[in-house]
Amino acid sequence: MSLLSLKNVSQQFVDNQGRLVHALKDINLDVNPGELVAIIGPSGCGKTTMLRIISGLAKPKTGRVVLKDHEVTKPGVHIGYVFQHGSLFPWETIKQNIGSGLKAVHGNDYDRSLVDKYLQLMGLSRFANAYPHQISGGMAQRAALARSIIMKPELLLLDEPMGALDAFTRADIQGVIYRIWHKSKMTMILVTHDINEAVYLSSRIVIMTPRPGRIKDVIQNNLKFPRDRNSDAFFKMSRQVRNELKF
Ligand SMILES: Nc1ncnc2c1ncn2[C@@H]1O[C@H](COP(=O)(O)OP(=O)(O)OP(=O)(O)O)[C@@H](O)[C@H]1O
Repeated sequence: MSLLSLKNVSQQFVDNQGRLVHALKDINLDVNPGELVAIIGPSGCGKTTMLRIISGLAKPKTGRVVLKDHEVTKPGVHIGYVFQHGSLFPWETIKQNIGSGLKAVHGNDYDRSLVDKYLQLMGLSRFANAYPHQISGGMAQRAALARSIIMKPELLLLDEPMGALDAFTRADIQGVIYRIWHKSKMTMILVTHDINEAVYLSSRIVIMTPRPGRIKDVIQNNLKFPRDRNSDAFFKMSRQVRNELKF
């Protein structure tokens, strides 16, 4: 049985010239427990709109989102969300940022040893007392991931978490995501513009097209883990995705 279902989800906006924008049209998608689904498509095809609806941050114009038999109507601890720029609280240290979700749920008595464990897991122990502006973009994304994962959400939404990083840091964070996913089997949805990233991390790749935002195809990605970016099979899968995206 699927963990998450999107049933006939559509979303519309009115742009600043008064025109109707069909950001999403008739989206149907099932995500199974333990899957890492990548969503890829050109700018404006509705990827972020879809994640916002899945998370409960936005309501669809029509259709519904069901997580484990419950309709999602508002944000909650079952669904984690990591944004492109991490969105750490600038006034909190890295340690406080990572513990902020625990504190919100459990109050001041939250388990600080758990925070230490995640600091260690992410290689951030040395920066526990630093503030977000004092660490690199890659470290900030590690902290943002830790802040979400520590809550053990049923579903983790990743909205281009590597989009603002250089190629080396990007590959490093992809490795972090792979290891977390592989170890925890947490269900994840990753929005990305990057074919290589989608092929490296995902078990399925959802191809989207814009105006209106629709699912064009869903590609099963059965390459063996850990994946070798230089293998013929990796190139072949990347080519298939590129052909579907027509660029
Ligand atoms: N609040 C809003 N008001 C008006 N139009 C919006 C709003 N949010 C999104 N849109 C429009 O809906 C469409 C889909 O936007 P969305 O941000 O979901 O696309 P995207 O695929 O995530 O794009 P990108 O890859 O550039 O982040 C775009 O045409 C966008 O301009």
